[in-house]
Amino acid sequence: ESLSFGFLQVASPVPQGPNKWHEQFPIAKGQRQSPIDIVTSNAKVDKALSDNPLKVSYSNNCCQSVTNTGASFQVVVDGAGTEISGGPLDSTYKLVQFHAHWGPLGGDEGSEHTVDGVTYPAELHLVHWNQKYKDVGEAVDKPDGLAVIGVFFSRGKEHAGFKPISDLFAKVPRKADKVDISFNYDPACLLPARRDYWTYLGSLTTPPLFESVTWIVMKDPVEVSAEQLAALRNLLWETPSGEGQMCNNYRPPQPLQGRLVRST
Ligand SMILES: CCc1c(F)c(F)c(S(N)(=O)=O)c(F)c1F
Ligand SMILES: [Zn+2]
Repeated sequence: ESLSFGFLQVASPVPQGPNKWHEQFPIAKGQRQSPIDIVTSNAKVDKALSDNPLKVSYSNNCCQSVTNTGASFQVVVDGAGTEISGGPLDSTYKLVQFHAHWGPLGGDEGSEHTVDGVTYPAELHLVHWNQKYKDVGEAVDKPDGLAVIGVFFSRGKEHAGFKPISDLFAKVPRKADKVDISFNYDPACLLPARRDYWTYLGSLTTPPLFESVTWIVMKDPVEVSAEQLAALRNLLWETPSGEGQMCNNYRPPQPLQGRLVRST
């Protein structure tokens, strides 16, 4: 939105970059911020994670719409029957939305988490909230409020499962644009076949940066085509020089602050 004084149109300020977020959100320099660089040799295999495997049960008619949030695309989910449990989670969490973060056209940076310093061109986030709370608004700032599954996208062959979603980006070019998802869609198709992951306690990676996320980062990337990565740039956002292609909407890795990363 922009402020208007009759003749004078004052554009709403372009959001500040990650290195200035701490001015308005001091928790940006907190003790459990995300993302992090996952140093695989320091990750500790925890048998308990495999003894109680992560259970992902999504229904195939849970996705309602795709929106341009001005910072990413967001597929809004109605949550009916889309639950995860087990693994690092002490209760059932329900899917509320998924979105992604990506880099420049053709580049290899863009993921938020990195693995031994290696970046991927994009990272998908499936956001779930703890069913012990009455709604996602109550859960969003609680230490055990959210569980986000991160899936790395690598550049390769087309991802047939992602195509119905990536084809919609051209329909939501501007902030607040929204298109309904009229077809059945099961977001589980976006998960890699091998369900091994790293898990650690962290935060939202965009303001308000609440330290409320149990992160579950899948070890294996899923392949998407260069065209599907390019489709992410059909989404537009405000840049200092006016409207431009949405890209580089990722936060770089944050200090680990002594946290343990566990591994299956
Ligand atoms: C408050 C809404 C919100 C975000 F803005 C967000 F960026 C993430 S993230 N990148 O950590 O997955 C969430 F999980 C989330 F729930
Ligand atoms: Zn995210």
